[in-house]
Amino acid sequence: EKKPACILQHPDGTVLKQLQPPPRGPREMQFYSMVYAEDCCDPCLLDLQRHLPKYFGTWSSPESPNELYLKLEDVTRRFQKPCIMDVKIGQKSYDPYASYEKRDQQIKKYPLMEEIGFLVLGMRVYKVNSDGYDSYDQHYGRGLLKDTVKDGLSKFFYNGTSLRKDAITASILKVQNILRWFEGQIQLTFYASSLLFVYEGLPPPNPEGHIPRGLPEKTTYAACCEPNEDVLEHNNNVCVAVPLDYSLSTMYTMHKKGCTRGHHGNVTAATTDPNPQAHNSTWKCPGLVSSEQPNGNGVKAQLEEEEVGEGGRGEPQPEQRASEVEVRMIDFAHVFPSESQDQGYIYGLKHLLEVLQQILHQ
Ligand SMILES: Nc1ncnc2c1ncn2[C@@H]1O[C@H](COP(=O)(O)OP(=O)(O)OP(=O)(O)O)[C@@H](O)[C@H]1O
Ligand SMILES: O=P(O)(O)O[C@@H]1[C@H](O)[C@H](O)[C@@H](OP(=O)(O)O)[C@H](OP(=O)(O)O)[C@H]1O
Repeated sequence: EKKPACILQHPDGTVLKQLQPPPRGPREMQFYSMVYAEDCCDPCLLDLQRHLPKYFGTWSSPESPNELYLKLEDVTRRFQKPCIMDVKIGQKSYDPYASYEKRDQQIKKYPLMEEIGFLVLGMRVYKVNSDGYDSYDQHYGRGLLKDTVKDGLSKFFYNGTSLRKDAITASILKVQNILRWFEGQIQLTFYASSLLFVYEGLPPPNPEGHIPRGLPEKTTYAACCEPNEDVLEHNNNVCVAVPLDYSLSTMYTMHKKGCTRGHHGNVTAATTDPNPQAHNSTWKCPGLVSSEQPNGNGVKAQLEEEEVGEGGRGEPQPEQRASEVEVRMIDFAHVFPSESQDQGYIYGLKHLLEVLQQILHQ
């Protein structure tokens, strides 16, 4: 049985995702290596990069050099009060190589996957009045039916006072871009992969520039996590990572199933196979097999500041609003080469877009 992956937060603005046991972990690593290969010149894959977290190669700690992690951009990093939703996309959450038992397990988990095309795995919603979060786990998502999925999903955009139509509009724009990518490619198929939605829960400052009373101006977390090239380039083996606060699906299982933090915040994790082997599926992109070193220096990339539309105080311009939301594809343990459009994923995206439009116009 699959053990939960540990997602750890590194102070340099990245997260570390522990490689899952084969074939899942190596397959996900292969996927990221292919999309971010330095010599990759496939426009389709280059275009895909903007819908994924940035990838900084693999990482391992000096104490456990065989335990590999994927070093990824922390998509929640630039937000002060991140509202986060993880939605599994597609009509099938098992891949074509799944055993009968596995298919059965997945279908039983959410029989409506085929009809609805997506499943809410978790949500974390900031409430302005209480300055706290409401959390919804995967059982909440599995309880959503055809006629309740709209209301179920709309809770992600309700801050206790108002419906965040700005965040819905921005999310729609981003999902449309992802849909366009899928409609233009026939080389990859995604099963059990997710979209991670993030928007800023903190209300914008009023025109005078005052943050509403009772709310912090900036968390210390954000202040200590400015991009640090030094850490990225030279100091990869100093792991002061901590479990990701915002991980929707892994936190409780981590405690349950034995991912532990050692002293000085160093991380030891119990679930990685020491000898990950690549799944024998063949990929089309040349230069796929990565030349990464397990110390995280294999892929050099810069943490760039995204535009956050904060050029001035007050309301951002409409075109800036889309940049205030993140919608990224994550979780690639079941990505396979293909020769046709990914109809299951496209179906899910289109239905998700329909539901978002309905929430916006209700
Ligand atoms: N790049 C990222 N930035 C921020 N948060 C992330 C990132 N990747 C993953 N997470 C958080 O970690 C959670 C789990 O990630 P992911 O789905 O990749 O791991 P997993 O163990 O395969 O999960 P699952 O048990 O759902 O299959 C996500 O729901 C999200 O909250
Ligand atoms: O969330 P739960 O209830 O723990 O259920 C797990 C969840 O559906 C995972 O997505 C799945 O892994 P994949 O997405 O990789 O298939 C895993 O399959 P597994 O039991 O085969 O590990 C399930 O156990």
